Amino acid sequence: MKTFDDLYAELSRKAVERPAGSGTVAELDAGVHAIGKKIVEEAAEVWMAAEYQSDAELAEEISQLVYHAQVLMIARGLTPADVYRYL
Ligand SMILES: N=c1c2ncn([C@@H]3O[C@H](COP(=O)(O)OP(=O)(O)OP(=O)(O)O)[C@@H](O)[C@H]3O)c2ncn1[C@@H]1O[C@H](COP(=O)(O)O)[C@@H](O)[C@H]1O
Repeated sequence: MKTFDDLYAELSRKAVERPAGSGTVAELDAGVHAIGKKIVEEAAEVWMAAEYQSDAELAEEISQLVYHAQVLMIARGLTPADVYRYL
C-alpha cells in the first residue's frame, strides 16, 4: 500500500525524470494556478462524496485531493517535512 511519503517520492522522481505520458509532469507544466483549480475541484468532489456517495468513493476522492496537493507541494518546492511541522 502506497503511503503519503511513497507518493511524494514517486512524484518527485517524475518531476525530475519527466517520463512521457506522465499526468504529473503535465500538471506541473500547467503551473500553480491550474493545480490550485484542480485542488478546489477535488475538494468539492470530496465534500459531495461525503454527503452522497459510498465510503469507497469518498476514499477515492480523498486520494485524488492528496495527489493534487502533493503536485502543488512539488510545484512550490515544499517537502512533506514542511507540512508535518504544522501537524
Ligand atoms: N494518485 C494519482 C492521482 N489521483 C488523481 N490523479 C489525476 O487526477 C485526475 C482526477 O481528477 P478529475 O476528477 O478531474 O479527473 P477526470 O479525468 O476529470 O475524471 P475522474 O477521474 O474523476 O473520473 C485523474 O484523472 C488523474 O489524472 C492522479 N494521477 C496520478 N496519481 C498517481 O501518481 C503517480 C504518477 O502518475 P503519472 O504522473 O500520471 O505517471 C501514479 O502512482 C499514479 O497512480
